[in-house]
Amino acid sequence: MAEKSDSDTEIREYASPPCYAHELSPEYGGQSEPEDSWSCVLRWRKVERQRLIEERLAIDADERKKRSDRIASRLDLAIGKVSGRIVSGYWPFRGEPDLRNWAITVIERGGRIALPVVIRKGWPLEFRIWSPGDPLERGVWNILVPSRGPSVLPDVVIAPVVGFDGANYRLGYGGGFFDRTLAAMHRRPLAIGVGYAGSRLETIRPQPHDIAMDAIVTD
Ligand SMILES: Nc1nc2c(c(=O)[nH]1)N(C=O)[C@@H](CNc1ccc(C(=O)N[C@@H](CCC(=O)O)C(=O)O)cc1)CN2
Ligand SMILES: Nc1ncnc2c1ncn2[C@@H]1O[C@H](COP(=O)(O)OP(=O)(O)OP(=O)(O)O)[C@@H](O)[C@H]1O
Repeated sequence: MAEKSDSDTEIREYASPPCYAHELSPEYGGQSEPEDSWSCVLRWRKVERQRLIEERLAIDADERKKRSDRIASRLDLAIGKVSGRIVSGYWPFRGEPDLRNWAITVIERGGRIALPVVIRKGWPLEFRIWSPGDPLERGVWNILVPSRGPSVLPDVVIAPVVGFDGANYRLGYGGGFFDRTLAAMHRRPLAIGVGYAGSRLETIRPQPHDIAMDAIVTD
């Protein structure tokens, strides 16, 4: 279900400060950067992303399926009725929860599924309707996307997270796609982040461009 916080979840985050600028040799002569400057946050996010992705890639296939199924049932509670609604899902990669079977149940219940398409780096995502059997092609970063199909505005956007925090902020792969897309949508969809409970961080160090999810659903 929608979790504002999950006190049972152990937060395994490095205790070291988020910025490594202070580790530069003193002869470097540069000004030391405040720990919340964007360049410090960027560096910290990069390290955290790598750690979190490696951690979830280590989950074996059986366990990943169990966890994905738990996320799927909790998603139903968070979303409610799907009939007549367009739900944007995703084609999983790099150890993301696999919600494709759940997506098929959305269609069986009278909803429609869309998938995000990267049109161009630095641009908002486009969403295209997809049903099982529709042709997919490899898009940017080799992600499978519907080859054709109308561009739509989803009612619900499910955004896979690399990391998340108790304020429902999401850390993604660093492209800024979901933030840009939500910022550009004239009608805000219900935005739900999904991921593993172990991907929780104390804070993602939110920046002005980061848009909090309405809920984060985990296993
Ligand atoms: N399954 C799935 N599909 C999705 C997303 C997602 O998070 N999951 N996206 C959600 O946005 C979009 C794709 N976003 C992506 C953003 C960055 C990278 C990536 O590999 N970036 C490079 C360099 C990043 C940088 O410029 O710093 C890398 O990690 O090597 C991949 C996908 C649309 N489709
Ligand atoms: N609304 C926006 N307008 C312009 N640039 C943006 C916007 N939102 C995010 N960005 C830029 O995108 C870059 C990546 O942002 P961030 O680290 O938050 O990505 P992310 O949320 O992890 O990635 P993603 O959403 O693709 O999974 C940043 O440089 C940020 O300034």
